[in-house]
Amino acid sequence: MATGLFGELDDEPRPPRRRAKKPAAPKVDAPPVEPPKVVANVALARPVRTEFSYTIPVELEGAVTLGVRVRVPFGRRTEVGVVVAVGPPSDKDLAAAHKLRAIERCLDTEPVVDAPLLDLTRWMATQYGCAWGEALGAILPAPLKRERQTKRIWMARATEAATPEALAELEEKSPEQHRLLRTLLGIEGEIGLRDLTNKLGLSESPARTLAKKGLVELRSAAFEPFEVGEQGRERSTPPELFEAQAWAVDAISHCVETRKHRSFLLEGVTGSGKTEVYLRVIERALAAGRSAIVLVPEISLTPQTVGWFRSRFNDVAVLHSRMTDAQRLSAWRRARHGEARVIVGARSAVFAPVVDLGVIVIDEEHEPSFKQASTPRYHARDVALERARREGAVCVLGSATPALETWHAARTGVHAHLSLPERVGGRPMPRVEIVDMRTEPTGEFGALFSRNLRQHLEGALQRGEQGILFLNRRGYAPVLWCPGCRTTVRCAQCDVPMTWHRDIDRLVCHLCQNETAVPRNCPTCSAPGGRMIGAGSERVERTLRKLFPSARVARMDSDTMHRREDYERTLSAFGSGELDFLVGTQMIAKGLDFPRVTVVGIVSADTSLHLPDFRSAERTFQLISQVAGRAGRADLAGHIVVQTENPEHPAVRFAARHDFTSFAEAELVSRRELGYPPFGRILRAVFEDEDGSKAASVADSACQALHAALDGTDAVVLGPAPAPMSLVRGRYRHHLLVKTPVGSARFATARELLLELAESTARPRIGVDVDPMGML
Ligand SMILES: Nc1ncnc2c1ncn2[C@@H]1O[C@H](COP(=O)(O)OP(=O)(O)OP(=O)(O)O)[C@@H](O)[C@H]1O
Ligand SMILES: [Zn+2]
Ligand SMILES: [Zn+2]
Repeated sequence: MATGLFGELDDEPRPPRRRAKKPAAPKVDAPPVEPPKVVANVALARPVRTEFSYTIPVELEGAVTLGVRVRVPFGRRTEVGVVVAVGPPSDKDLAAAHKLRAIERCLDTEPVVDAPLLDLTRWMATQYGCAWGEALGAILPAPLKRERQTKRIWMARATEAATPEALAELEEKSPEQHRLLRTLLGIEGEIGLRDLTNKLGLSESPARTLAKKGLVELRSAAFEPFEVGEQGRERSTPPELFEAQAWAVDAISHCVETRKHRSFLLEGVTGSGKTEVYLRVIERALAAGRSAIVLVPEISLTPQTVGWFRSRFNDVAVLHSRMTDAQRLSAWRRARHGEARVIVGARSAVFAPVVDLGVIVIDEEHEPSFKQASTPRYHARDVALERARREGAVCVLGSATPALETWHAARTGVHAHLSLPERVGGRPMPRVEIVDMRTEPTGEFGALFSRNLRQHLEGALQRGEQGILFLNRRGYAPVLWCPGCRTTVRCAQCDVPMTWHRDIDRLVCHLCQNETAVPRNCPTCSAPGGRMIGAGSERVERTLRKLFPSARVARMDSDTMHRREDYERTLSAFGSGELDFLVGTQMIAKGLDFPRVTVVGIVSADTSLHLPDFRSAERTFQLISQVAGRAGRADLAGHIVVQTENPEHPAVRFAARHDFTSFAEAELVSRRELGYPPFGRILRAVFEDEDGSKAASVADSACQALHAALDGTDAVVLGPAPAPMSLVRGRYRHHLLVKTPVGSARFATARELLLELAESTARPRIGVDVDPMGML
């Protein structure tokens, strides 16, 4: 059976699961009589930046074409890869002609990747420093990559035998089973097993064991019971456009209709009607016979969002990470055959193989989640711009708070700059009040709820309006601190304090999801009297319930929202007025459009302000603006209360005034001084190993090599240093940065040096991130 990322479709009958007999010795193919006239270059999903040459047996001539998947021998095994070139052998091939091996099988009758997408993946491989096969791996739907095509998914639920006693018994013996079962007990009904284990950072084996013990029931289901955007199918009549909208729609559609490649920044304050602009542009693209891709952050891929598209267009396909393989494959095929002309999805939908791409829209283009955190570490915005350029399409980047890279590009003419400066219907932007928490009396509720915030919440409750409370941190208290030895309780595997989750009364590590019981005495000095310091969403919820016992409150964070249904149910309850207040993490920061929300409290604006990342001010500005944008969207005026200990910080001050331009201008001045994006480019390498000194010493020699290659040039090497997250899951992490001006040839020099080092080093593991979005 073939292995490797590209696997094979198993629509074909599969042999019984028995290990094939190993050949006695590695088989060397007999040398061909004469050198081949034609060879195929095959990209394999291995972390080596090279493709492999194979001869094409007579019976496969004609079948082996660009973009088809083939099975090839590799070492002692076989692998599945994609044919990326067919042509005369290179000199290198000829020199080793007797060693060339033949393609074993061709898996497709038509290419799975067409020529433009093939080219795009090659561009990605160069741009982000990965193997071509790895880039191809990012664009093919999972079923085309996996060895086995899982058409069914497992649903899990706790059985009646899962009593509190049974749970308690697991606590000591098997923490993983305990964690899984406890979570299941907190879920009404069943949940997709893969979603759950992914979230808890577990393999499937604890679930299997629990099933054997009869504590968990696993049921194989054909489809996930819930499909995004099934609601909202009824047609809606489009509203009359406002002038600024109409202007934007015309400018963009004109390019789509005349097949002129162009990119646009659509900068529009929250509630200014950007979505309506996208819808009209897509309508005109469809009328011109072209297709559209809309990218939204995964978290905003809600039925409400998808519904807007489904209510206007017939042929919408949705792509998101929680679909079953079969659903993804079907959406992908519908796109490829021109049956779906509008694709709405998260990051990877940028690769949807639509017919005649006319426009790619990226909503909330500033969102960091558009950058993939694992290989290939691509940024969907950059890929979208590149793809649009190659395919003669238009790219629309929409945001109320554009990434500074995007905004700067628009200012310098790279993107056309369109703006929607006002809310729909001339509604005022909500009033933002900054509360200095350092001067707020700390009473019973003071540390979390200022007097001002309490008043507004009270008012809203009395008037039958609604409120949203945001805190970008889950759990009850982020730190358990011992006054005796002045230490905090930290995860054994990671260098971070553990968070107290009061609902389950356990300490949880937010990096590795490990949990422990809350120690009675300090693990370091054995003194009693540890203090729970700080606040997370759980604490906000509990305090809010104490403050307003009559209020109907729900909390939305990843601890309470296990399934998409949970999320949908809570949002729809909020929408229909069954709830007064919603407390949540970034899960509630985006896209929610509820007319009765008149108060929004940002419990602490400081959580992202002091992260060791040059983008921390930008992130804070974005978060405040996004959350603030949830209020006063209809006829009722909105109040925003921003609580902070840094009231003078520019990100806070400018966000309070809804003044993105001034913020961006000020921030760009410092970015220019420091040579950070958009004026400079950054390369980051992370060295990870269980042996900290090994990670440190290789990081050190990498730095020396970089200095040797770059000293006296315009490139700056920073580090090595322990990464801000210096220990994760038992691996020590060191990092270094290279900074060059945009356009410097040294960027490629440094990238190449680091990639070669990464390829030739087994330990430590070296991850090279081009244009990183995170510095932790
Ligand atoms: N031309 C219009 N006439 C009347 N209502 C409109 C018009 N355009 C948009 N709206 C309505 O205004 C509200 C806000 O629009 P929309 O959600 O598109 O704003 P947005 O800029 O995408 O906001 P956000 O960035 O906060 O998500 C929506 O309820 C939408 O239906
Ligand atoms: Zn102590
Ligand atoms: Zn941990």
